[in-house]
Amino acid sequence: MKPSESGRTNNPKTPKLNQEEFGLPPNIFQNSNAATLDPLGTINTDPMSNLQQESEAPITKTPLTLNIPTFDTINALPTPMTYTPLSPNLLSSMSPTIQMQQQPFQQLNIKKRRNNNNLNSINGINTFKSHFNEIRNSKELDQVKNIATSNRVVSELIPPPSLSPQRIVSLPTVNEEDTTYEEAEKVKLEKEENEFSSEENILNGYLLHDMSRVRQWKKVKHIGTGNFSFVTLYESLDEFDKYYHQVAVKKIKYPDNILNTGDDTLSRLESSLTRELSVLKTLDYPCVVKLYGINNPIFVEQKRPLTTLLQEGHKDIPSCEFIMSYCNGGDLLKELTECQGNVPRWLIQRVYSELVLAVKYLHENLIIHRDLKLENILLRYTLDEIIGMRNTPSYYKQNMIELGDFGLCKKIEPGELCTARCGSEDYVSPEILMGIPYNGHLTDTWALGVILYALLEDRLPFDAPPNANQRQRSRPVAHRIARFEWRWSKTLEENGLDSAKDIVKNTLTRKNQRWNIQQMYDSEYIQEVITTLCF
Ligand SMILES: Nc1ncnc2c1ncn2[C@@H]1O[C@H](COP(=O)(O)OP(=O)(O)OP(=O)(O)O)[C@@H](O)[C@H]1O
Repeated sequence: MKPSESGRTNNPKTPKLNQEEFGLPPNIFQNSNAATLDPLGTINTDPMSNLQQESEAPITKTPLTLNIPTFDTINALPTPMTYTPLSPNLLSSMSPTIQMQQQPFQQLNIKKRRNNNNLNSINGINTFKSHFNEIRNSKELDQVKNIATSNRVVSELIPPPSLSPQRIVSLPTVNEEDTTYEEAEKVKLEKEENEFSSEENILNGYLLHDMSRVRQWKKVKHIGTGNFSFVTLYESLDEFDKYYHQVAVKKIKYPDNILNTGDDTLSRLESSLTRELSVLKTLDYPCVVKLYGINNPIFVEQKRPLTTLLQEGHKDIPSCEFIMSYCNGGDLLKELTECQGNVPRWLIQRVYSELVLAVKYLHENLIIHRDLKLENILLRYTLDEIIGMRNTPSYYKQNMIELGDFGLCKKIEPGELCTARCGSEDYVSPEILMGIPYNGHLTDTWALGVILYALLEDRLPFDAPPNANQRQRSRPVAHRIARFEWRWSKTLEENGLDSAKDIVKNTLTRKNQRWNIQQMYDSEYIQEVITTLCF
């Protein structure tokens, strides 16, 4: 569930995100002598030159009046970025270099990653603790403890020699405060589960192609939590219902007191909900999650379902539950973490090729996803199961992934540029960070570059490099993104990765040089796989 773009024009509190409002004063591009490293290792003495080239129009104004809506009671909207401008006086009193540093990066308050209880406990804390247990040397212990209590996470952790293998890629960012954090997470999870158990375990729902008949599913288990939803596995009570036997039900989280907030929260919730549903309804592709049905037909039949229900005299907002295809293997981030990043190269290539197919399908249908990340790549089977299937006919005859979470997607017109600043911090492109109108196709391919880098390197490209010192580590990710500051580390010397690296090189780059999805599809790395598939 993400905020509405469509509702913006009607809604004074929703941000008017345009080039001018996000523009930087021209002088912030001057007078900086700091050197930067581009992806190929070339020294660039003007750290803002990349940013400058990202901008398409002259920049004249400091953003002072932007008013971003807040969604106080839940984590945030969308996966999310919010904008908190500095005081204009304070900003103008700063030197150009400082202004450059302040603008726009420090104005962004981006929630790092969703607060997924399962992931946090599985990947963040537990993995961390097991590594702790392996440490014998007290000096090493201190070193790790220091890092553990700092804000940034394990993906940056330089393991002491006794720790092996190296930490995996994109572990969720948590303030790792040892047991206190873990306990808090446990309590939270229990609270969420109580919320479920206090309700009926039976879901009444309707399939999109047959809204006249109510069907029933029984709750089996909780399978995921996002910022905006709880996802649960249900099984059909109709024994003949083979196709819809197992379904993933995504229940939208509503902010507390949504009816009493007195602002536009309800209408934003409503428009984002209907936008997500309206796109999902149109999707029909093997590598994309399917919307089978809904718990209440009003959500797919009405343009303003919540408002309608309230007007009809309903005191509460009824829950909204999407009935969707179920992916038994969970999300790719979880799987990667569980296997400590030891994924065979051929499997990475397969999964990634399907992801490219999914995004190609979307882009051809003028849909941009805007939240491509490891957590949203759902696996139909566990990685072990897929490995077991290799060399059997079913390996080639069916898709292994489904792309999920269309909460930030948008149906666009040809050539349309977007302005809503949204996405997940690690995957967001420089032009979104800059707040200039962006081509959603190219911001999607940027995120695809981040994903492939992460799959190959077991770390995210814009995290501090493995050998970074404390100062480098404290620099915001956004700085590194804006400077295209990434490089190969683990795979630097590895042979046979040229075609994969080609994709990363051509996607984690300036937008006017960046590959679009067709170029990615045509690349050797992708063609090698898709020519073998027959689904
Ligand atoms: N169809 C599915 N099959 C299996 N697991 C799923 C499915 N859909 C979602 N999940 C699990 O639930 C998690 C949350 O789902 P989703 O990303 O759709 O929610 P969200 O609230 O929009 O999340 P975000 O905070 O990323 O915006 C996923 O990362 C995944 O682990």
